[in-house]
Amino acid sequence: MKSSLLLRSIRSSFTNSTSSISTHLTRRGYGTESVPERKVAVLGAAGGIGQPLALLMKLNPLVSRLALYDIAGTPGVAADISHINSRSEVAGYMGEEQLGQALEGSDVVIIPAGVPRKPGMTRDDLFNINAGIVKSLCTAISKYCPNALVNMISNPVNSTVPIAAEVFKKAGTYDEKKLFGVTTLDVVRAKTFYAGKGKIPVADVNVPVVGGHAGITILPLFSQATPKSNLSDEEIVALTKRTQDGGTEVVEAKAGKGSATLSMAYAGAIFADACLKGLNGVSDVVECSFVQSSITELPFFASKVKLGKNGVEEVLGLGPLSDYERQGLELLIPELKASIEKGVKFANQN
Ligand SMILES: NC(=O)c1ccc[n+]([C@@H]2O[C@H](COP(=O)([O-])OP(=O)(O)OC[C@H]3O[C@@H](n4cnc5c(N)ncnc54)[C@H](O)[C@@H]3O)[C@@H](O)[C@H]2O)c1
Ligand SMILES: O=C(O)C[C@H](O)C(=O)O
Repeated sequence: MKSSLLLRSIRSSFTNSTSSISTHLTRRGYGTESVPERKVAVLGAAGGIGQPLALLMKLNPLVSRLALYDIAGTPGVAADISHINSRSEVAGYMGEEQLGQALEGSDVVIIPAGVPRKPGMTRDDLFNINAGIVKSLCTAISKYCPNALVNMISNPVNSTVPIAAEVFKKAGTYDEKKLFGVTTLDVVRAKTFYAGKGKIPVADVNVPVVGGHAGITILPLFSQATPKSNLSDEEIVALTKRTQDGGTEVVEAKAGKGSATLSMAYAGAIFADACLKGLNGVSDVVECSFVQSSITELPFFASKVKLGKNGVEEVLGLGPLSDYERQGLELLIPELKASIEKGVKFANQN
């Protein structure tokens, strides 16, 4: 779960903005010859997450082609980002008739398309609009780039991932190794809050977050956090609650202007970078993600996942849990089960 490489890459993109791309890649230790061509498509690229995520993917030297798709606004975003002197070629695609072109040849498709929450709403309140959006985008993915790794950001992730799986199954293209619900923001938050409370340098911190991506289904495993700290049980409970409510904290602070976009773009870029590294054969790439899973009774579950050349290489187990975490796990199962079933039902009824 190391995000430091991406951070270093972004920093060096700024500080070495005039250096050639080959110097840039060599500095990252990859050597130009060994970096394969990779196309990344962002669907919803003109949105609050989409724009900064597109920027971060433009700064990622593992990307050679960047396709920016949205129902509106992508020509401007693409023109703007395309002037940045980094490796990838950028193209904007707008409207359904250009979706196929945007997707064709993609290795990774990132989906931050759909409506965000306003204060007072749950992520599930977004279901009615976002389920249909995700369904139609996944139908196009199964047609134009069935082998791509799909990084689902659109909420409610606990339901949109099962919807995507059902769409792919119907199209005969489902590969459970290639579908990911992006829960990296929960990990990013858990790391930040833990480091702050424990007064530990945040760059050294790792915290697995398991379960799903909504309220109590977000279960940070602070008992497994490294480095160890001497936080009290009360402090762990408070950190858990803050991580579970992190999205709501941002929604309320934005007061009607949407939900997390900048931290989500950062988290989405970390996760896509991990997928690209896995595809490129980098070893020991591990991130938490909401994937098809058999580590609990539920068909989808977020846990540490090892990424490889075909996507998921291994879904890692939960490891030892504290009593508090075991209780949290029991509590989250019925809610997560219902959200998964809601997604499956939608995909099969509509
Ligand atoms: N997984 C997470 O951790 C996480 C974190 C933050 C936000 N989100 C979710 O991400 C989604 C996007 O959030 P945002 O703040 O960027 O919203 P936003 O409204 O700013 O942007 C969404 C974009 O999606 C586009 N869009 C709508 N329908 C589309 C379609 N059919 N095809 C392509 N693009 C389409 C819109 O035009 C818009 O540009 C929301 O559902 C939000 O809840 C998830
Ligand atoms: O909270 C939201 O609605 C957006 C996102 O899921 C988040 O965790 O920030």
